[in-house]
Amino acid sequence: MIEVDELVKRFGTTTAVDGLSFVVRAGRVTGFLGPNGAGKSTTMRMILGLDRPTSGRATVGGTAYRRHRAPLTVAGALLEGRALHRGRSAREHLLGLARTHGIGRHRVDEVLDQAGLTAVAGRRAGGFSLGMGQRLGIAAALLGDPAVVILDEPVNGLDPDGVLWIRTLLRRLAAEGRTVLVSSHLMSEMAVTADHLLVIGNGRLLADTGLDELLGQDRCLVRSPDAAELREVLVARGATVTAGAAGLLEVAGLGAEAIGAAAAEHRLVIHELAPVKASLEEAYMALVRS
Ligand SMILES: Nc1ncnc2c1ncn2[C@@H]1O[C@H](COP(=O)(O)OP(=O)(O)OP(=O)(O)O)[C@@H](O)[C@H]1O
Repeated sequence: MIEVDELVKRFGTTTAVDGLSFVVRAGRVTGFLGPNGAGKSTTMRMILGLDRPTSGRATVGGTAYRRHRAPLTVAGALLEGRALHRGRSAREHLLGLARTHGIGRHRVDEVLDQAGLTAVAGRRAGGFSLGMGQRLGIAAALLGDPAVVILDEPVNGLDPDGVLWIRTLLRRLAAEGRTVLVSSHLMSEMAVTADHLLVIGNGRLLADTGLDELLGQDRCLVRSPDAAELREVLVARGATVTAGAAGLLEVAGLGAEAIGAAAAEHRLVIHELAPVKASLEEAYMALVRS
């Protein structure tokens, strides 16, 4: 579990993080969203003890990250701007990290395999593509088999294969009971990967919510020559109905099947019946704009 309590970070006159409080729970993927400059990276860096808060505090597993004796086994992280010895091979890079924590070679081979890097493990990491570099950073984050995993924009530079790999990996880490905090700009990706979302803007918390709650109810668009009667029938069954032009109804609170069945019962004609999935992008933009 990660706990952030009234965290503030100022850089000169810039307030990057402005009184943030939240808890990231184990067993689910928590997406960390916000526009550029919202303070996501700075918050992650403070959780990992890399930036000192101006005030407030952040703990990982109940203790400040820097106080843990073997931090790699507590939390693994991928941050922007990887620290990498460019001349070393991927395996040497991981072995170097492993040695500082008394982690064996076997584990290095395991994470290389998990990250799909076994075939290139002997190659100079400096020559890696952006995507391969991301995979190596994630392999390093997993090295200590940590209970908490923090990834800043892990999908950056990954090809579709890599994106799918990350999605599957994050879901599995959460299913294993780990705490997973992941920032991303890709709403479509967060919509399929995250269970819970933290949205920040200007260093402040805008939402701490389940994905389903943020997306709200699904809606259906219905076109009918009997729109007025159909509307009454649907409202009587608890739907919220907004009437548009040319017999178009927007219905919330009843699914397509229930709408179709209600129309059939009352012998009302339907020309079109289309469920509309709320998009995370829309919900997010509405939040950030407000
Ligand atoms: N070391 C620093 N010195 C001065 N200002 C900084 C520093 N690090 C971050 N900032 C400022 O703090 C604010 C928050 O930056 P941060 O990188 O945390 O945002 P972010 O949400 O991660 O953005 P992005 O999505 O673009 O990575 C920005 O205004 C940024 O310019």
